[in-house]
Amino acid sequence: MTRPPVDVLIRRVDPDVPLPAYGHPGDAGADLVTTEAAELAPGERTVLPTGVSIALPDGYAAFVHPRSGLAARCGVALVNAPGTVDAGYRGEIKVIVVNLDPRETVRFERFDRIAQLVVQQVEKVRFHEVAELPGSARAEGGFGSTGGHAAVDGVRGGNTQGGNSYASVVSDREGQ
Ligand SMILES: O=c1ccn([C@H]2C[C@H](O)[C@@H](COP(=O)(O)OP(=O)(O)OP(=O)(O)O)O2)c(=O)[nH]1
Ligand SMILES: [Mg+2]
Repeated sequence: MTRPPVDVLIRRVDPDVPLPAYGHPGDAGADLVTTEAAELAPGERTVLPTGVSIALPDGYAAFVHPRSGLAARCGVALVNAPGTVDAGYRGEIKVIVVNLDPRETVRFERFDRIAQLVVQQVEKVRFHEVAELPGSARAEGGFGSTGGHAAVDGVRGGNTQGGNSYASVVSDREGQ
């Protein structure tokens, strides 16, 4: 069953900007464009304006996600991915892009699609402080406690034990 779309008020900060649009009917993200051209050297980041501001219904948030094509082709990432747009935010939506390609400069033209906006319902919680939390199967295990992550040798990882700084993935594979 298809649910009806949620109505979101939108204002053009730039009168010529195309409104965020879904590429296909079932897409989760509506593409956002930059209203400013920009050039990013390798490693450089900048904040790009999208030319729109929105008013989300209470209980919703919008998340600024990267576009996979830009990431795969050009190494463009969002520094704060996913960026969080609060329901009460009325300012222009901005996108914090970084060029992670080690060699190539990336150029954005005005109205290039640079990110996608995913609108979601979000829960508001009340925090209840306790001295002890209830037990669970995972308990305090995290950060790779289940093993078998990166499938490459010699890739720098977070394991700095034993004097090296390489991901210790070999031991994960030995038992397989
Ligand atoms: O990618 C993003 C992330 C955030 N915002 C806007 C909307 C959001 O509601 C506001 C604040 O974002 P956030 O809470 O992530 O930043 P902060 O550093 O905590 O700022 P603040 O102190 O204003 O909450 O900035 C964007 O336009 N783009
Ligand atoms: Mg904040």
